[in-house]
Amino acid sequence: MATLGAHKKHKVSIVGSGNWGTTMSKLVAENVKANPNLFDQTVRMWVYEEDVTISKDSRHYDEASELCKGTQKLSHVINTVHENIKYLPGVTLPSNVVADPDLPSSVKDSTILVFVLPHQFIPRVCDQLAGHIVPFARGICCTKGVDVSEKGIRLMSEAIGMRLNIYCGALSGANIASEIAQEKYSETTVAYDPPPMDSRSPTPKVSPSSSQVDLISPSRVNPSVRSARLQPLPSDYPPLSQENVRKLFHRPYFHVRIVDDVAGVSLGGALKNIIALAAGFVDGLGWGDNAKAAVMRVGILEMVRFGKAFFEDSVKTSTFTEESCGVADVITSCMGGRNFRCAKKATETGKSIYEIEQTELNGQKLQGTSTAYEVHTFLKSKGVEADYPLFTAVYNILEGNVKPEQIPELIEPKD
Ligand SMILES: NC(=O)C1=CN([C@@H]2O[C@H](COP(=O)(O)OP(=O)(O)OC[C@H]3O[C@@H](n4cnc5c(N)ncnc54)[C@H](O)[C@@H]3O)[C@@H](O)[C@H]2O)C=CC1
Ligand SMILES: O=C(CO)COP(=O)(O)O
Repeated sequence: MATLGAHKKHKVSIVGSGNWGTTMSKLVAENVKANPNLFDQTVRMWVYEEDVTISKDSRHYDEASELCKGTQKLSHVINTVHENIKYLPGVTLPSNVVADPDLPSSVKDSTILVFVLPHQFIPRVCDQLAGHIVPFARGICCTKGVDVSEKGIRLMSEAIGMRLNIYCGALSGANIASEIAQEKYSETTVAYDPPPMDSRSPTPKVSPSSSQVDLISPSRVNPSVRSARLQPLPSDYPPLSQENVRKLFHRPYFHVRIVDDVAGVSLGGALKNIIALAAGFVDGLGWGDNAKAAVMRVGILEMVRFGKAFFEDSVKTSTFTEESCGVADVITSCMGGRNFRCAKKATETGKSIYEIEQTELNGQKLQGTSTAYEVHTFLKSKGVEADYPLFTAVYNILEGNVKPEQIPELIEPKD
């Protein structure tokens, strides 16, 4: 895509600094270096500040260093040793990743906002961001979850888009963060269907009411932003075409496929976390791979049914079956994801999964547990829990209403 006339560069901020957030900062920082004509060379990463201690067995421990005396702020440690010692230990970050604990400052002047927070924190953080972002910024949501309220269900990309009045795409795939941080080959799916004005091809549609605002085409985007009035990207920035967005994420070890289906990509990432819990429950019983495959099969069918039932205008079945964000993410998550591992351990030990999350994850957060509740609340409001027996079984196991041993009878089709 031509960048003629563009002399400004896109500044990128990563909103989040957990296991995936820090990994995302690393790969995006590598890519801005590789594309200096498109992107500003500094990537700011918002850190939810907390105190950490550098332990004596850390490679950064130095008795003489002030950094190793008592507790320190995580953001300070990241900027000093270029490692997120709490959420991504052992991985060196490029020096152009700058940790910033101040939310407004971390997004100042950024035209690209990459959201990588646990989904429960997205609404509050977006509300705090409102008024502090560049009005023509664009978002990419890497968070896996859904936002359920009395108004219904929203994708996280929609929740971000609506709260900040920006276009927000989604990135999701079979992406265990620690593998990608170690530069082991993975692939991912980016759903980015930009407003025509961003690609500068075809001719942008300008709302008759204001020459400053682009009313984006209804068929091209996820429902939340169908009627949104977006600020156009000024012409002195390089276009935010699919090609340029791909350049922000694609690495030799992280292969990106770009699609238009924001709803399919977002739902795949959210719903697979419920399936991974079910896989962990049956594995924790010692039932083996056939049992795991059975719950994965039923879960994938429920994922597709859910997308078709509630996002029928936008979701494509092929996104679930052909892209990394669908079946492939179910597989990897059911083999080694945190939801799977914690559900397995909870079943094995008889402890609650919340206790396991606290004791095993060192501050990392499960997304499947709250997603199971949110999806259940939504299905119940529609009176269709029975059509989603696996999702409903996971909710009932978490609630203590049924036991993992009952999964086979619960997911057996009832004629
Ligand atoms: N870790 C992984 O392998 C992958 C994670 N994801 C998704 O990325 C999203 C973020 O996950 P991770 O980066 O892994 O995070 P994480 O689970 O490793 O870490 C939790 C993060 O939440 C922050 N936090 C705690 N309390 C907070 C608060 N009140 N407000 C704001 N932030 C707070 C912590 O500082 C930490 O950065 C999730 O939706 C997850 O499903 C997606 C693909 C892979
Ligand atoms: O989304 C993931 C892999 O694609 C990570 O899943 P967990 O959050 O269960 O670790």
